[in-house]
Amino acid sequence: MVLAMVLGVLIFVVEMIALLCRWSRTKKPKKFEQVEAFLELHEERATNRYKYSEVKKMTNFFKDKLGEGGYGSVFKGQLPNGGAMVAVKILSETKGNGDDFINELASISKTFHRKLITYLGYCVDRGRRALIYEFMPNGSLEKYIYYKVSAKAQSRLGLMTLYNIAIGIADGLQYLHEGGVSRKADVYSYGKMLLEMAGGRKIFDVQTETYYPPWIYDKLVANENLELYGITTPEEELTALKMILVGLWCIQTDPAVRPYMSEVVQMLKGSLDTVPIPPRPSSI
Ligand SMILES: Nc1ncnc2c1ncn2[C@@H]1O[C@H](COP(=O)(O)OP(=O)(O)OP(=O)(O)O)[C@@H](O)[C@H]1O
Repeated sequence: MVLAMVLGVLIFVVEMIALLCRWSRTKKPKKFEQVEAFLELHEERATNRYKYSEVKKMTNFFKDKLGEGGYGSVFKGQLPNGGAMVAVKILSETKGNGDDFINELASISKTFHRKLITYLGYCVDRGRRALIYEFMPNGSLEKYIYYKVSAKAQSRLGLMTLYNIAIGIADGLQYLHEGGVSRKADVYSYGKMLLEMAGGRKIFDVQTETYYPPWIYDKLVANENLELYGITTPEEELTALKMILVGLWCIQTDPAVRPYMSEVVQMLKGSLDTVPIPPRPSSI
């Protein structure tokens, strides 16, 4: 009886030790250790992985800030040994977690499209994370869209150039959507950009408190003057009209009504009379 009890306690203790050992093996490492572990599993990436000290060097200690986005600051840099000029996005420590970064890295490194900025490398060094892209010397498209009413010199590009850029962006987005990126939200943002490109103005004019979509829609269906900027040829006028119609489809409140990016590309590349008139957009 006593022997059976001692044996029972012994078995219990051994089971507890085994359980503890298993638990310590499966215990999750800290976030950045998880990221490191993931990266070690994907050694083919080692060629474009940089240490934080290298990132500091390539950006000349973050001397030239190009801009700021939702995920951190972007700095101008150059790859080691007189390599390519790059844009280095330093991800802010507070935004996102290790999983987001791994997912981002996994999808970015698989993407390659002539209309998308080339991804060149990354840095994961302790808690520090950065993404490295080819440098775009002309900066953001924003500089080239808007018509400045009271300025003599305009930085706005010609309508046909903007139209070709819009098709290029749509091609790039369509490619990304095939990879499973959230589609309809992207389509909305794209539509907003398309309207701003065609109209040469912000979608919401703070001075006159005018929301462009219903304003332009009403003019369009009433066949009134669309007050477009810098239009010199009938081809430009028809193209602007097409961009506006497609833009109005994309910004529909109901995501189910918005077209897929593939349809956007088709409408933009096709003739104006194949683009139906969308429902009237809601007033904000
Ligand atoms: N490859 C690049 N070449 C040159 N400048 C760049 C490059 N990438 C980003 N920039 C500059 O840095 C700014 C911030 O870029 P970032 O990609 O972080 O954010 P975003 O695209 O503006 O917004 P979000 O973070 O919401 O995507 C851009 O507006 C641009 O001026």
